[in-house]
Amino acid sequence: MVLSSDKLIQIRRHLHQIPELAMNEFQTSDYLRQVINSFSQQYLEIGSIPDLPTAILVRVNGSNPKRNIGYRCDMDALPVDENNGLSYASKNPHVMHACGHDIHMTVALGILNYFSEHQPSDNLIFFFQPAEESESGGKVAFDKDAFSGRFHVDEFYGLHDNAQLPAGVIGCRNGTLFAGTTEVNIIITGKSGHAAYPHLANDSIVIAASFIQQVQTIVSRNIAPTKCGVITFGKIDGGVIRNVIAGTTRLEGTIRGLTQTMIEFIRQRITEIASGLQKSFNCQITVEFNQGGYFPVENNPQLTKRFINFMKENPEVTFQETEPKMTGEDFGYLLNKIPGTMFWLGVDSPGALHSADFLPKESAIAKGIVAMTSFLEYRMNLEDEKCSKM
Ligand SMILES: CC(=O)N[C@@H](CCC[C@H](N)C(=O)O)C(=O)O
Repeated sequence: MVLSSDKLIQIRRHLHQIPELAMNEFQTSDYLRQVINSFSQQYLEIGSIPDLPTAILVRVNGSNPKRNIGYRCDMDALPVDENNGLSYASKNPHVMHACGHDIHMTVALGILNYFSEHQPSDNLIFFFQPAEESESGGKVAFDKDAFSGRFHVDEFYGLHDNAQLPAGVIGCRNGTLFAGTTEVNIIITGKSGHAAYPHLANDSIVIAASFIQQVQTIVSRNIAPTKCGVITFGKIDGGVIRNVIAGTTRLEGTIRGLTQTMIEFIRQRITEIASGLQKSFNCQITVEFNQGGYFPVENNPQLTKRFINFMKENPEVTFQETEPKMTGEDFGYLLNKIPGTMFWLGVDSPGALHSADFLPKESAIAKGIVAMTSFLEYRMNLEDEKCSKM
């Protein structure tokens, strides 16, 4: 049975109420399996990935397969307190689908549902991926050889919702769509002491203040104004009480660049600044970097040109060419290994992604499904060779 728009919205609202953090998407995964099991099983094979228990792979067997086409969606949510007053608000305290992965999953289910009823000519591989916001579920899956054998993927597609685009609009560009990111932790160890005797201590908060100031000059003074780089420290944790000098301060941040070279340059400058401060303040500074799978999302030129042309010419789709964004996505890792295209689905939200008032318009779901099912039908009818990576 093909799912109606109302049923899809009901599914999305259920997913919205059970958001879970990266690698803990157990309720979500159970519910997705329940929905997938309710589809016609004639062409479907459902698989799992060892040691990645919440991941789901579904193969739709094609009638005359020339290639295996992958479609990926992400499943995890964020530690955000929802503030939308919705009747279907999150039931999991302090966790919210504030990045729209509930929309992503519903669109994926809609496409899968369609092809469970209308056998595709190529094989389709659906990947319901845990852990996009952190812990790089896509990379973990790839490194565990998930996309081999029955679930081999020749080319991959995936979408992310976009709060600024009108609901249902498809956005894309050739080249880099999302930045690469790297998580960075700085641990500054000075010496604690009485607030009244600063000369006998080594204040890690003062060193942290200096570090933050200096690091902000990397983008403003070391990077050409025409190039893009971002350094944000979103968390700082130091000290215990007002009248004790803090012996240790920890900073947590994220670095972003549109190329891997830019990310590596920023990493190098952060390391140099930390090493300089270590000497000038006679303290210990540990710098930790973790890129995981958050490579820049680089769309394959050949596949993406075709994707964009199709979307521009399809009367059922409103298409908009977009600029690169400094948000990250671990689909970048999969596109670094397997050619493909990531694109935007407009959801026209008053609140930004990752905010407590993120409120995507549900009318985007049906439009996303129509755009992608019609693209896949068109793509499968092309006789060309498989596209190799680069
Ligand atoms: C779409 C989106 O918001 N993605 C996240 C990806 C997080 C990457 C990693 N945990 C980091 O913080 O560097 C984003 O924050 O852009």
